[in-house]
Amino acid sequence: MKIRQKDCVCEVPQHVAVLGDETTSAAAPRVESGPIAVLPENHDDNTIGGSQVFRDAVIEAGGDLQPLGPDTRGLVWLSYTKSSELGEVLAANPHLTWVQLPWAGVDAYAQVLSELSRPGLVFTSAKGSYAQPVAEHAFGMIFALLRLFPRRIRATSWDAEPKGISLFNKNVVIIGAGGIARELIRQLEPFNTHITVVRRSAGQVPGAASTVTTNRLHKVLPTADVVVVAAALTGETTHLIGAEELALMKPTAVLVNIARGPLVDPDALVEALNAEKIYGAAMDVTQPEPLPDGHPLWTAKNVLITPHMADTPDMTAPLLAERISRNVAAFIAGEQFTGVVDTEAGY
Ligand SMILES: NC(=O)C1=CN([C@@H]2O[C@H](COP(=O)(O)OP(=O)(O)OC[C@H]3O[C@@H](n4cnc5c(N)ncnc54)[C@H](O)[C@@H]3O)[C@@H](O)[C@H]2O)C=CC1
Ligand SMILES: O=C(O)C(=O)CO
Repeated sequence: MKIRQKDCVCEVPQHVAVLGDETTSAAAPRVESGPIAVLPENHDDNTIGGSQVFRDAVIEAGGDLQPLGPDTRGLVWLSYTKSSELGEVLAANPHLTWVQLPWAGVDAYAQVLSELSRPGLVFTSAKGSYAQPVAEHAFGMIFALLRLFPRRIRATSWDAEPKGISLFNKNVVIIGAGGIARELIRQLEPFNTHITVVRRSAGQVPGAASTVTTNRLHKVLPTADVVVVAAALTGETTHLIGAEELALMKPTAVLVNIARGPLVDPDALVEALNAEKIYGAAMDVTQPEPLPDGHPLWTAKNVLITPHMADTPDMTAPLLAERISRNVAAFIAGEQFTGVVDTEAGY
């Protein structure tokens, strides 16, 4: 389907992603439509806007977009880092009714969201869009840790006493109930695992044996063989996994973080790994990020660190393109958006 409007031409894909119920908000508001600006057009850290797939599949913006015209109602914000610039654009354009953000996690824009959100302005993100590649990365990390791959990759001699743990039939605790968590549940299915989801709001997640709210985290951690952190970073989730939580985990349990670094207290993690309080940990995200050379986490026991590569730019470009094109179509048709950000909850 091709949709044309004064300032935009959009390809709307036939394929519709499977999304978690917190990703597609049934109560997503409708807003006043109008021309859409795509900004910033020439920033140097943007790999999405410059990619051909994005240009072909989503938007050809026409006209002079900056400064935004008084009719402009929609804004597709492509910069991952320039949140203060976004704040300036929003403050200067009180007529905007919809802003699409490029990331699944919106913690980088927390200040803008709390200070500049107002009735009639909807923010949408890429939440849920990157679920498939990120869950796949988490899946690989689980196996690597249980099979002690980080140790074997560094080894230079044969081990006469092979060790390792099978994932089959194990208890998996997933913190977060969004797109990534739901996709991971799907990918874990052949392994007959018993999955407990820990989430902020009540409600059973399909495929999980049980779903609990975050105040039950301490009850479920001692049961886990695998803990996967897949929740948004907010004031409530900062250092959700600290010394106390790591102490509650079994010495044979592994921890995987593919969400945001600050959900796990790095000092407590280094201590728990080196004291063998847990079996291993894999971090795709760290605090600080990038993790500096020489940081003690690099040399902790059975640790696997990947440089925020669960979804590479090549993987995210078509997925973001799809999210944007769906929301552009919804905006133009006055229909419900996908991935509406709850600005109070912070995700
Ligand atoms: N490593 C990477 O490359 C990537 C990391 N991410 C991170 O992963 C996070 C999750 O991504 P999606 O599932 O797509 O987002 P999502 O927005 O669909 O899910 C976020 C989930 O966080 C959970 N949550 C929020 N507050 C919580 C609390 N207090 N206790 C327990 N759970 C809580 C909610 O259950 C919610 O479903 C993102 O917010 C982002 O920070 C996302 C994509 C790629
Ligand atoms: O979309 C996000 O939140 C990411 O971290 C992408 O890597």
